Amino acid sequence: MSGELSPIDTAKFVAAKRAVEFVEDGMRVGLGTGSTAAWMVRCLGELVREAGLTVTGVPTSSRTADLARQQGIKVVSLDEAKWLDLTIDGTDEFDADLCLIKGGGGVHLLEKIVATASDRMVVIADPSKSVDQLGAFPLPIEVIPFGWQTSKSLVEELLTSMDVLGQTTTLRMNGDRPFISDEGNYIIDLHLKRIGDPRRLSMVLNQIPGVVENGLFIDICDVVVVGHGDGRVEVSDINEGTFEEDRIEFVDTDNIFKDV
Ligand SMILES: O=C[C@H](O)[C@H](O)[C@H](O)COP(=O)(O)O
Repeated sequence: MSGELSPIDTAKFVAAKRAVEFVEDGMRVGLGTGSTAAWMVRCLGELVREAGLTVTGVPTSSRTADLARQQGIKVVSLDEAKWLDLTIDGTDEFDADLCLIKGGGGVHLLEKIVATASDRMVVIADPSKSVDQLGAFPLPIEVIPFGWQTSKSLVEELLTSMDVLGQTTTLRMNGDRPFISDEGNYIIDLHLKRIGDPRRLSMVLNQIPGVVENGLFIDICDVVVVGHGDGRVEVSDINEGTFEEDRIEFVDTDNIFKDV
């Protein structure tokens, strides 16, 4: 293993390295956002440059689009690609049913659109993302700026009848201004501590008109790849009911930091 990476970065790197093995020549691939997904974009870029893999990437954020282009990956919009073979993305939490909380970086709306338009979603994670029950990580909801305080109040009222442990809500800030998503919306974080029924919560949150999308991914993720700091990788496929253990023996980070 490389001596240069911290255990957490090694975990993210080996998960990403294993996940790009799902990518086949000619595939249209959804590219997630976040620190773990960034490793995946670099690993994919290495395959494109060094192994001649042909892929078309659909990025889920401007950040990922910039990184993908820098890595030599062809980038198109979702409407140009129309449908994707595979999406690989990180997560903030996942449970045993492969339900997720995403949106820690404020990008869950585009990530959910892209993952839903894919035959398969592979999530890459370090072990800290695995939870028995979702909710310790704040659940983001993207809201339209118009009337956002009213939408926030409606969400708070709704939470009183939900199976959750906490009910605090906060507007996500960027310094002294509201954080603005790539789509020009605000993010409200729901500090729920424990979500008893993620499926129901996801459905009812999206019924509030000012809520564009929430960060719960239910029945969207097919495979989770968990990397460890010692190079071990675990691959769980919820549809096949399979669990495999693997190991990435050698981490060569020189190639993946090359720009084209
Ligand atoms: O909005 C951000 C995305 O949902 C990320 O995939 C998620 O927050 C995980 O990010 P990271 O890999 O940096 O922990």
